[in-house]
Amino acid sequence: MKIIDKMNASIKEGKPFFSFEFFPPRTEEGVENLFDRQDRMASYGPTFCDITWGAGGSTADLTLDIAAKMQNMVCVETMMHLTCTNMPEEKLRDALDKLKGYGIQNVLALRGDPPKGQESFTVVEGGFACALDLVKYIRAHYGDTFGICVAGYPEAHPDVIVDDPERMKENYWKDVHYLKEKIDAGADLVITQLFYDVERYFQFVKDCRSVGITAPIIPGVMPIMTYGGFKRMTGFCKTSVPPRIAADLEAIKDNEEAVKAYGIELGTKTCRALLDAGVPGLHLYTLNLEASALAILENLGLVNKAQRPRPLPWRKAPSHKRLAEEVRPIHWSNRPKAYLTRTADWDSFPAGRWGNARSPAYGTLSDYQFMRRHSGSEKRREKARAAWGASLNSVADVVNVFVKYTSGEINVLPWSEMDSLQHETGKIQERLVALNRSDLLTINSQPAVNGAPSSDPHVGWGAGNGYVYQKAYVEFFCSPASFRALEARLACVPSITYMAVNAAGQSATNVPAGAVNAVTWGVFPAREVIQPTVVDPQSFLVWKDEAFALWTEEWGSLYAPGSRSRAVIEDIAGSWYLVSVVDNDYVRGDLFSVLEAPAAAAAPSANGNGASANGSHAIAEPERLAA
Ligand SMILES: Cc1cc2nc3c(=O)[nH]c(=O)nc-3n(C[C@H](O)[C@H](O)[C@H](O)COP(=O)(O)OP(=O)(O)OC[C@H]3O[C@@H](n4cnc5c(N)ncnc54)[C@H](O)[C@@H]3O)c2cc1C
Ligand SMILES: NC(=O)c1ccc[n+]([C@@H]2O[C@H](COP(=O)([O-])OP(=O)(O)OC[C@H]3O[C@@H](n4cnc5c(N)ncnc54)[C@H](O)[C@@H]3O)[C@@H](O)[C@H]2O)c1
Ligand SMILES: C[S@@+](CC[C@H](N)C(=O)[O-])C[C@H]1O[C@@H](n2cnc3c(N)ncnc32)[C@H](O)[C@@H]1O
Repeated sequence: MKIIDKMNASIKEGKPFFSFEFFPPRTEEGVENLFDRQDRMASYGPTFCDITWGAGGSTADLTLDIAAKMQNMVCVETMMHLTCTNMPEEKLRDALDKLKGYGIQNVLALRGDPPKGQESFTVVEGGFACALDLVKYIRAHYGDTFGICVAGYPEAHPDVIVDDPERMKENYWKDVHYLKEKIDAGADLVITQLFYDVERYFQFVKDCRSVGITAPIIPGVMPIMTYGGFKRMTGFCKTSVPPRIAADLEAIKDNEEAVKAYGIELGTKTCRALLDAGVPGLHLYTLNLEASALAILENLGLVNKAQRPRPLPWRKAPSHKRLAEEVRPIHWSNRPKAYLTRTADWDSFPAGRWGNARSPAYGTLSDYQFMRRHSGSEKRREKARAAWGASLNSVADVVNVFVKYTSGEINVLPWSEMDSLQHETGKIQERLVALNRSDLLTINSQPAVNGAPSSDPHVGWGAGNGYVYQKAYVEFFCSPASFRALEARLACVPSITYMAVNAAGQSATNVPAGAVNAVTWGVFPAREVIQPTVVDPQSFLVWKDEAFALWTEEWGSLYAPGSRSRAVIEDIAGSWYLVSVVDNDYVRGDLFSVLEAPAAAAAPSANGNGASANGSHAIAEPERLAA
């Protein structure tokens, strides 16, 4: 969606909006960390996030790549900065074509600064001397495809700031008129350069309105995080600093924590003054850091750490193609990026009912980009080794890792892209720890919920004044012996349905072929029931290859080939079962007590192919879709 349309919707609702700016990190590790940070920050519901374009196109490929992932993996409406100096037309066209292909509809059109080390920029053959040229170009060649934002300078652009008050006044008004030209050429939104004198911003908006600029002028706010950074930035942007702020900072400049706290306090005061004056939203220069920006928004009551907006239990990608998507299988709940990657080529997405979009249409496992989340860079490998053990002697060491994860002692596990367990898990955390202690190694779960308000801070989602429901769910790995014992117990509880499969594909289930089970649903005023999460036998068979591969690709690969540690992992991956269990009685069921019962309770011998004597059968192979 275009940002201007989202903003107008917020304005109509009378709800102030906010957005976050990021820049491309300089190291691979930094890029990985940026996605994690964006993931967390996106959960607070920014209207959009933007990514800068290195001066003179110096980060072009990386910026494009990050923008694509922000839009389609982090699932946040994305705006990419694009500068036009030092950029031949074909490079600009290539960038804009790529954006279109990624489903990104928003560009911040800029002239740009000269690349580092150069005094001035080069006007390339064919034009592009200023942002106005780029705005015209985008509108001429791409029509309405993009929403276009441009930069505005409350104190005038630093290039034209001079000491002579008369000439300064003239330059300032030239800048204001020039901004009007950018809007007249087709830009629909302005974001301002940072400022610390709020009155300057108000005057600028007034002046812009006086020349007929009607587009929203969103204040760009940079929280002060370090004294050095503040001095540098206000120096080269020629930002005026009110004497009171300069004096306050001077007094605490050697105390990093005090500067940060002051930055939050000042940022809060500034933003409050802006909102009180009727500014519709705030744009935050985050400098790729989350604490100060979030603290300011929390002080303003615009975000609430305990209650983040959740239109659905999973975050929907804002791209056109996926707009109809309303249902996902639960198996990838903790690996949404892997799910998005594996379904990136789907033309249609399940909506309402779990439709026809099924395996084997899932993308293959060959894209290991998101597989290598914990074992990609050396730093991540070190972090993973620290959490999962520098070496493993036996299954007991592996069990211990799962116990630590579910009790919150460590926060990484191969089967999760998230940094921690979700709120809802708190309700069943002790039970999960107990399951793991008894060698059922859990990787996914949800508690039963029988009509919690949709505003519930832990399990709520969807529109207001609704009710949400969930069937208890647990997914885990267990040894063949444990599975045999368990299967007998599960068979005694009519409300339970389960599926189990090992890496070789031997399977057992009591679910009728093709039966899809809605395990999460919500009831809202004046709407059909929404059922966003399902257990689907065919998707489960696709997921199992990924789930087993994660043992070896993410965990086993941390250890030397032939080592004892690797053998422990490979043995588990090669022989254990992946089991998915639903208690369909979300009113009175007690799934955990069934699972926790002592293994010796009842264990009829099972035959070698996983099917047991109690009437279960193999999971039907995925339907082949017509090519
Ligand atoms: C929100 C924001 C984000 C930014 N992001 C980036 C980024 O990602 N990458 C990056 O390299 N830089 C970025 N910049 C910096 C920006 O590129 C520089 O400030 C650059 O020097 C000017 O770009 P501009 O688009 O504002 O320029 P322009 O709008 O082209 O204006 C530059 C100056 O030239 C004057 N001017 C230009 N053409 C005319 C004309 N035809 N008639 C009269 N006056 C004219 C303007 O009045 C102004 O003083 C950003 C700036 C802002 C405010
Ligand atoms: N508001 C701005 O004017 C602005 C914003 C972003 C980037 N830029 C410029 O874009 C170019 C590339 O930037 P980058 O993000 O790749 O790396 P960078 O290391 O130059 O900047 C990192 C971050 O610092 C902030 N920043 C940098 N220069 C700024 C400026 N003049 N005003 C306000 N904030 C600024 C931005 O948040 C930026 O993303 C640089 O020339 C930078 O100065 C300007
Ligand atoms: C996204 S949710 C489940 C689906 C969600 N309730 C829905 O309706 O779509 C996945 C849950 O698995 C939990 N989880 C993550 N890792 C786990 C693990 N190793 N064992 C058990 N639960 C885990 C998370 O905390 C999270 O609550």
